[in-house]
Amino acid sequence: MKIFSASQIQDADKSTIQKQQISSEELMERAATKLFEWIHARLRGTRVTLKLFCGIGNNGGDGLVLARLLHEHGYTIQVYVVNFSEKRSKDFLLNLERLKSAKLWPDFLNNESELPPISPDDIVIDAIFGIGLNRAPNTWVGNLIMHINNSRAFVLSVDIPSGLPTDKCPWNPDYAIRASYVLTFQVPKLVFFLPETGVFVNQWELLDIGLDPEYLQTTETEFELIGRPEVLPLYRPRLKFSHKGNYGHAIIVGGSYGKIGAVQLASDACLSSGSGLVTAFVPLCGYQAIQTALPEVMVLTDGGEKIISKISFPFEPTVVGIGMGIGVDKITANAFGALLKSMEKPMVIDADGLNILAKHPKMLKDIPELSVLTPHPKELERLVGNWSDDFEKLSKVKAFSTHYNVVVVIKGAHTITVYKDKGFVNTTGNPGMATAGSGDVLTGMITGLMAQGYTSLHAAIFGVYLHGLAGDIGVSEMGYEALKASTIISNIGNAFMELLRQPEAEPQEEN
Ligand SMILES: NC(=O)C1=CN([C@@H]2O[C@H](COP(=O)(O)OP(=O)(O)OC[C@H]3O[C@@H](n4cnc5c(N)ncnc54)[C@H](OP(=O)(O)O)[C@@H]3O)[C@@H](O)[C@H]2O)[C@H](O)CC1
Ligand SMILES: [K+]
Repeated sequence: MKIFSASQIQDADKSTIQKQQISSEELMERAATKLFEWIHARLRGTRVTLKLFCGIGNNGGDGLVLARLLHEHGYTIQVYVVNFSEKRSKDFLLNLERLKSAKLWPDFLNNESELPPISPDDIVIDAIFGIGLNRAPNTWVGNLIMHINNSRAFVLSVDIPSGLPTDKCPWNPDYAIRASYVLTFQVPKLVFFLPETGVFVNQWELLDIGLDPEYLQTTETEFELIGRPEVLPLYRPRLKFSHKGNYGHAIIVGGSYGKIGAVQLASDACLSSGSGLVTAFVPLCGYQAIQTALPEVMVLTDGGEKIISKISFPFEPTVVGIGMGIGVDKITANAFGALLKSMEKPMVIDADGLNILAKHPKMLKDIPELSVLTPHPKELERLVGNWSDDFEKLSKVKAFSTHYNVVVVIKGAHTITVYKDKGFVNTTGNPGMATAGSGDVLTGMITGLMAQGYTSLHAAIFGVYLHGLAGDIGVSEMGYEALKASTIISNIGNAFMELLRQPEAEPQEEN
């Protein structure tokens, strides 16, 4: 699903009004009716007080229409107009008049007003600012936002939490609503998924308001949300008359004394993701451990006892995944650098492989094109330098990806795969996966997919999604804390099956 910027949504708005020959006021009515239906389906007339805080633009206008509909259906409501500007929108004014005609008199709040009482039992509807926010809220509006955040009431934000801009980090994080739930119109917003801004959104849901489908389909976006519908077409089915040679031979290179488990996890994940053959390349000390733990995996050893000192293969692998547990010793770094120079096919580089690159930036130019790099935030910082906020981080990664022609997987709650100017935001995964070895499993999975012929970008997007799904299945069986990297591996098969599961048929009515 595409993630549109604020200005693109405004264009979609205009295109809808023009093509569907409706007025902006009708579009507002449509949007607010969707809000109302969502709320009414859940509250079903429950006796609870809804306090609607409405700005003076179209987000506030949505709030006013919602207030009228709630009132017409017998809900107890209190409407506050947050009078932050004289420039009231046309549709706000129209709906203010309609509210008054329905004998509903909002309280007008300004910089001299006392903060209105909000009980933890109230439901707050936050319609102060929408996607039109373009500067920091001033102090009294900020204080009102903090008051709502401190109220412990359930806060339902219309379109986007007020004070949170659509395409950047908030100027003042205290002046942004921390929404319990966001009902957002038509398309998800990027800020819902970034570590710094996602904290303002506990849960979100899309409301389809029928924006111009042609505009939405034909407009290119910088970011895409990756769910099942996006991943399913990437799947490469296995053929009946195929054999293991059709699915590639991957080599997993890594490990050092005390860190052989990382290679074991990656190799296991690589095989479980469908690679035809997997060979682990480890220092001598890792030979027995891997041979014992993974009978299906072949093992090649380096001359070094405890660390990798020279990397060479007696055959040409389909793909190499490298870096987990490998350490950053100078000898290993030299071996790694020599391998980079000799490789032409895309590789997968993780963990200490990335740390070696950060320590020896001259090696960056030798990374084979279309390789996949899988840094966690600290490794990423070592690689691209620090950033002032999540948006700067994204633009630095895009520049890095473009410059070296590599795919970068920014690991996090919503892992983002970046290739050149485009980012793919993952939707699976959970906090239980923040555990030792989880990254080694991901590297193994991406390598395993590339071995089978998935392109680097597809392997990264698909692998990240599947890894998260395997973790979600694991958590559903054992909870967050007990989830281990090996649990993720044992659920890779279930994740494939869940992905490929046919949607359940509608129950047939009996005659
Ligand atoms: N296509 C859709 O999805 C639809 C969305 N709708 C709703 O409309 C809002 C967007 O409404 P808009 O009027 O463009 O903007 P806001 O309501 O967010 O803000 C109103 C104006 O406030 C000014 N502004 C911005 N930041 C500040 C600030 N910090 N302090 C004071 N004033 C501020 C700004 O105007 P300026 O000219 O002063 O810059 C804003 O324009 C969307 O979120 C939906 O809720 C439609 O109802 C249906 C279609
Ligand atoms: K809002």
